[in-house]
Amino acid sequence: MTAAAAERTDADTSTSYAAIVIGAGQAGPGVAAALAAHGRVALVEMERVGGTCLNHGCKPTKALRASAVVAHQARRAAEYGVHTGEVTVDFGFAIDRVHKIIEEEVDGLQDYIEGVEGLELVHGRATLTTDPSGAEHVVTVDGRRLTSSQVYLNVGARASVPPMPGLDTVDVLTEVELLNLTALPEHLVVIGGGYLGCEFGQMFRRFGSEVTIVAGSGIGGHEDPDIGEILTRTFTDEGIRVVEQRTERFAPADGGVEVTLADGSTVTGSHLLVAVGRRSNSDLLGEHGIETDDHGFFVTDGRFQTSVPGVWALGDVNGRGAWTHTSYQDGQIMMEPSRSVDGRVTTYAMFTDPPLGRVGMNDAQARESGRRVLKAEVPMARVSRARLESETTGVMRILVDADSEEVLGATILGLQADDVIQVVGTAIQAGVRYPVLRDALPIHPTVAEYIPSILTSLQPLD
Ligand SMILES: Cc1cc2nc3c(=O)[nH]c(=O)nc-3n(C[C@H](O)[C@H](O)[C@H](O)COP(=O)(O)OP(=O)(O)OC[C@H]3O[C@@H](n4cnc5c(N)ncnc54)[C@H](O)[C@@H]3O)c2cc1C
Ligand SMILES: NC(=O)c1ccc[n+]([C@@H]2O[C@H](COP(=O)([O-])OP(=O)(O)OC[C@H]3O[C@@H](n4cnc5c(N)ncnc54)[C@H](O)[C@@H]3O)[C@@H](O)[C@H]2O)c1
Repeated sequence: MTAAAAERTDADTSTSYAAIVIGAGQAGPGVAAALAAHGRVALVEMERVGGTCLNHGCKPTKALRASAVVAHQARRAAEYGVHTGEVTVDFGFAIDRVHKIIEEEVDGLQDYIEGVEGLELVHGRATLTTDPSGAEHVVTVDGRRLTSSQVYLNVGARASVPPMPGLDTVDVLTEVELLNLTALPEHLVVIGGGYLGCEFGQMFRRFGSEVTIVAGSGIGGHEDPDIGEILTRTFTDEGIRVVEQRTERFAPADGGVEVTLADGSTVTGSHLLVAVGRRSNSDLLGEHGIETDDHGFFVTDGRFQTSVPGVWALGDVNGRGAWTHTSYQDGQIMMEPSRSVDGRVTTYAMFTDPPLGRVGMNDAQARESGRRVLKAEVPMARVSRARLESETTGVMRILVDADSEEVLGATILGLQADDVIQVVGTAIQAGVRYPVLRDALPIHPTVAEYIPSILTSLQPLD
């Protein structure tokens, strides 16, 4: 085909839309559906709808975690006077269960999107050429040319596999490949002691794999040091080997991999999971001409406006959150002109067992804030509900401002912490002062009843 003919074909297939949304992740579908009420909208997705969360993130991992928790509880059954016999895990069955749940959810989302009037789902990888004036941005998908004055980017992030010596000589798993295994790894070596490393490491150990976690900055390195220590002890008690070292190099070994660590020692395993953070997908859009930070995340204002008029960035790719709930909420804020993301109080959980729930400041951040901070805490071993359920690992901790009475943050590691933390998160978001929380009537016996209860014993943060 001559260049002129190719140009004519492009022009023939050019379609103008009221808005184009790139990425059917956590914000994209809702935003696209809302916009479709006002004009024709294209939603471009290069993989399956539902993005990371649905296809290889939160949902499959939490479905798989359910099997790991049951296996663990079954092994502990005798502690509760329940006798089960030998506990074995059928990993193939567990992973099939996960895939079945996910297939249903993907189909449900796809049906929903296809049922929205005025919304066209376009399959393929989009590249974007922005118009600095904002008049006509061009999105190209498989040779098709889509144009609009409004483009919403919900393109997310992917596993970062930084160049490390020898890594290209071995088989590397990210969460995508790990969730597609059909047989249990004999020895899973996990690089990274963050959310992914901890959640997967504990699960696979409970399924029966030997597991080594190589945690460069320790387990849960971003949290208060005692949280990392409790989790490390929990993992070690379950038979996981935790090595607080950075990796030096990788090499093939016995059909698996040998990892040499900074101190010269080696770890050899059958499978290697690299879980050392995520990188922005902004590069997949080509030469888009939009300002990004040093890590490729789009720079936005509180209404998600990028440096180019008529282009907005939502979800992980704007660097304002790295969770499904932050991305989903970005979409909600986008569709309500009076709202802004500035001042959002980020709440999150790490779904280890026991889980970690976090909101606002931790001890180190509170010290750095220069405020006069009061702290209250209780070990889970003193929380009656935890004692009744023999789930006494962990701690509950709340920080408040002694002068303004603001609630500054909370760290809860323990039974149901992923839910209980939201009591504090909601209070902070609502601007509730701590005496109001302290005087609330709690339900007994629950874990959350200790939120009012510990607030009666605040002490200066040392
Ligand atoms: C293993 C794992 C477990 C996790 N667990 C949790 C959890 O328990 N709770 C939690 O809140 N978060 C969790 N997360 C994080 C969560 O999955 C992400 O924060 C969330 O999915 C981000 O949503 P998003 O909408 O920004 O992007 P995504 O969900 O990643 O969606 C982006 C979409 O854009 C598409 N796309 C990208 N580029 C293009 C292009 N050029 N053209 C067309 N389409 C494109 C992608 O295919 C994708 O579908 C987890 C992540 C992982 C990896
Ligand atoms: N429960 C959840 O919400 C959940 C669960 C899983 C993932 N996620 C999302 O996925 C993102 C990525 O998670 P992650 O665990 O990959 O990243 P992370 O940033 O949480 O942890 C990566 C860890 O790897 C360590 N590391 C880096 N290079 C290393 C090396 N060469 N040797 C040894 N250790 C090394 C770092 O010190 C760090 O502790 C998170 O930011 C989160 O948004 C969320």
